[in-house]
Amino acid sequence: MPRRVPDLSVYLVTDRLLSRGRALVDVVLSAVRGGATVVQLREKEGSARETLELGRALLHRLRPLGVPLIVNDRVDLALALGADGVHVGQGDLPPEVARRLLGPDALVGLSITGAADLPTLDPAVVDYAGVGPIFPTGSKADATPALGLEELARLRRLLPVPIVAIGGITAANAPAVIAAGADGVSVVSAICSADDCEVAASTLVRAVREGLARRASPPPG
Ligand SMILES: Cc1ncc(COP(=O)(O)OP(=O)(O)O)c(N)n1
Ligand SMILES: Cc1ncsc1CCOP(=O)(O)O
Ligand SMILES: [Mg+2]
Repeated sequence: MPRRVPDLSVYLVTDRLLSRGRALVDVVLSAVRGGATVVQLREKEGSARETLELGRALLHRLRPLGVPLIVNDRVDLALALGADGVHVGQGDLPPEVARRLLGPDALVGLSITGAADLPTLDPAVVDYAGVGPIFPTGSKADATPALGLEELARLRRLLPVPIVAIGGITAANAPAVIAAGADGVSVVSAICSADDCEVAASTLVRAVREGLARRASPPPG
């Protein structure tokens, strides 16, 4: 039976350094109260043990709420935690390896940074794609060049799995991102760095709805 891909509409990627000194669990729970549908634990700085503890604390709070926890990069930590899945990029462990290690029920996401990455995505292995960066971003030092909305729409047509768009996404541009065909918006700073993470997430939820409405009835001309 195929895996059920969760609601990807507001997909939070965490970054403690961009969270203005707030505890990660508080940021995440506020975002979920506001309507974030998926959380990815992305820790580039701490030790494996520290990330494991953070993951445990998040999973303890998220699982009863039915919100999936995805671990960035670290298949070993995803496995150790019993997390819902892993997100790997083009330089990380290949998705086939992640799938073999995590088993058939885990969610496996893969980054797509442009058309050249398309052959790396086997829909029998990968559940969703993170496409981006769409716009310039200050949240990832080694980000590849921004793709823009036209390229997002083109990649959407070529990709055989659901996609979240990532990189420079805000409530202001999210409707256009969804109208271009993304199934969801994935954000770091728009939620982690917001004054109020709950309000930020609920504003994104409304922006996604607006994008879906635009897709259903595009403006004339
Ligand atoms: C949903 C989502 N999409 C893309 C990425 C980027 O992954 P990657 O290219 O491996 O870069 P890092 O996040 O590991 O720096 C992502 N994390 N999430
Ligand atoms: C992790 C990642 N992958 C591509 S862009 C990016 C960072 C997105 O951060 P922001 O939403 O703040 O632009
Ligand atoms: Mg990665």
